Amino acid sequence: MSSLDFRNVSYSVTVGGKKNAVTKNILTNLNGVIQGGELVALIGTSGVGKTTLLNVLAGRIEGGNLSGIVRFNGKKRNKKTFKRGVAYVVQDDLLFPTLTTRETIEFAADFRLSDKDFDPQQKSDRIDDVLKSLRLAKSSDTFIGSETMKGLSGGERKRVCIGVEIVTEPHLLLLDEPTSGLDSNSSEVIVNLVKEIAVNKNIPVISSIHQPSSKIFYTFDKVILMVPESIVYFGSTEDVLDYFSLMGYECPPNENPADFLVDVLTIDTEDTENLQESLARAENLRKNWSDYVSKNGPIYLGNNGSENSLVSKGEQMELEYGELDDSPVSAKNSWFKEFNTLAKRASIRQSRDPGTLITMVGATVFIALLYGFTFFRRTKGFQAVQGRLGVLLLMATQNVFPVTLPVIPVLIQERAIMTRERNVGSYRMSAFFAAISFQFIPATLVFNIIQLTAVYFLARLQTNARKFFIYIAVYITTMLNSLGVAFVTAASTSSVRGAAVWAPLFLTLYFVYNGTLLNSKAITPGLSWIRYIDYIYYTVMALLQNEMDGLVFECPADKSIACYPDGASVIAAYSLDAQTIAECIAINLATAVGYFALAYYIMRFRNKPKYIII
Ligand SMILES: Nc1ncnc2c1ncn2[C@@H]1O[C@H](COP(=O)(O)OP(=O)(O)OP(=O)(O)O)[C@@H](O)[C@H]1O
Repeated sequence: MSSLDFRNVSYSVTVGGKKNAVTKNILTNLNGVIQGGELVALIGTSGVGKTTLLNVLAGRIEGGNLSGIVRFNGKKRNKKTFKRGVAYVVQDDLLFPTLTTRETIEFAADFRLSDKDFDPQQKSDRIDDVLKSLRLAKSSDTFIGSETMKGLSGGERKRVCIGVEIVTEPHLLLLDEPTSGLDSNSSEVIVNLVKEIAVNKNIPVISSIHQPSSKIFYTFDKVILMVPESIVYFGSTEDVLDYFSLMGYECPPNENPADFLVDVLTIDTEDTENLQESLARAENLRKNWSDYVSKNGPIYLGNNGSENSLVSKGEQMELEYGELDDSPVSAKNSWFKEFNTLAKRASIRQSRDPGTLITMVGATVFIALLYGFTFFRRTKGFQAVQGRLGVLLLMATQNVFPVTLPVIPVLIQERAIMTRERNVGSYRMSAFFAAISFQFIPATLVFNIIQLTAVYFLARLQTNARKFFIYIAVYITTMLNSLGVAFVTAASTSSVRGAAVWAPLFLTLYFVYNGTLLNSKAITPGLSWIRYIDYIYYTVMALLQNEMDGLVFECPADKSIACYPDGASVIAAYSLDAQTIAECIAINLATAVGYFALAYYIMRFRNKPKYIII
């Protein structure tokens, strides 16, 4: 039988600036023990520290000062392996809307059950078991769905979140408010299913829960009641009203016990008089519980020694530790298996999103025709400079904003799910990064090359194979940089709205310094360095040199009208001759590699939660 116990667990964080930093205690001296097969409710008003306690037990607390001991099966948890053996269902449902129930659980199994340990039949049997045990077999082919896409109900979606976590048959299951937002019927279904998991798999299960009905409340074997920072009761749900009645808090006959208990635990911050009273009550509850624990151990044993208790009253509690240790539930898959599974999942999702595909085809055709026919008329005079410059600059824009902006929200969503999956050791970051690069680069390349080719011939740029391929090559470097900017932005922020503001601002800055709007010799001193990191500047320089080379223009007889006699004088006038075409391509390739490397670094190291395990 597996067990989880925690002793003297305290957690605090430092808040405020450097000058007025104060320590905020979130958990103080918590004790408890949960045996396999037990379902424990974690109840308390908002902000008392329920999620923080679950994070501590899951080994997912980040930063701050954590002390005490948490043991799994009597042993200190192993930072590397524990995460693969624990299932933690967090509050947010982080699932892909366009996958079906079965696919979602299948991919979780593919990531987390090694091919070495499970053959395809065993894996498929395991998935069937999970679907059956969570009563999801009937909706196994239904899409997960979202606010904008019809799919599973809220309760079913939550059950899929549980399924994704338990497909590995974990040694411990933690759930943070799995019933929030659900009606009482769906909540009941979830709690009953979770109880079945606890009993059938014989694992400890702890779930925070918000105002459960009486029926749901008594489905739990034990309950942990919390006021800010502290546990004030941990024991059988059957005994909890007795414990409170001994302290003088009597539950009225027909009142829901959970509502009554939450009322007793609530600190009323709205009313000054009630605030003092509720603070004093919380203090009294803390003191009573602390006295109890120091005399009898961390679990209330009931008035006469409850049947649910571990040992008879009076004896110091000793745990019987089982044979399980916290070794991972399955070995890791190979890098290629991880990459293949991620790429397969991405391609299924892309194929289910015809709207995006149609938009991309429509935009490609529209831009190709618009720019192609707008710049179709080719004069021999020097006005031809303006037209060529215009079309090249507009196509540069096409390889910047429309490449970067649509990718950012998709990547931000991918990253959120990646964090959940990497928390349980589903795959390596390098496999994820390779898969998302593979997901975006080829598709963007295909559409842009079609568009560039159409515009090249419709706008009648120089008919020369070498020049055409240079034109395509330069724009490919532009597109790679733009995707790199999207990757860095998505790696650095989880706010889609923030990214929608910052990314265009950043790209506009690059655009301003492209060399045609402002001559590089006329840039405000101190700002000229910007163009050295500006891939649009090198794009425009390479493209203009490529297109202007060998052109001769007819200048008007009227000498008062400024005129460029040939392409070379255009390049000289714009001061776009600092680098050769080859150098521009090389610089752009180097900056693109730099952006991708930076995005990888941020995702791999900066975003990696630094969990503290005690
Ligand atoms: N890293 C942190 N820095 C500052 N304050 C924090 C941090 N983590 C948690 N807190 C604070 O600690 C308290 C407990 O937070 P926690 O999320 O654990 O509460 P909760 O009981 O789960 O609340 P809810 O039911 O609303 O989810 C809150 O006041 C929260 O703002």
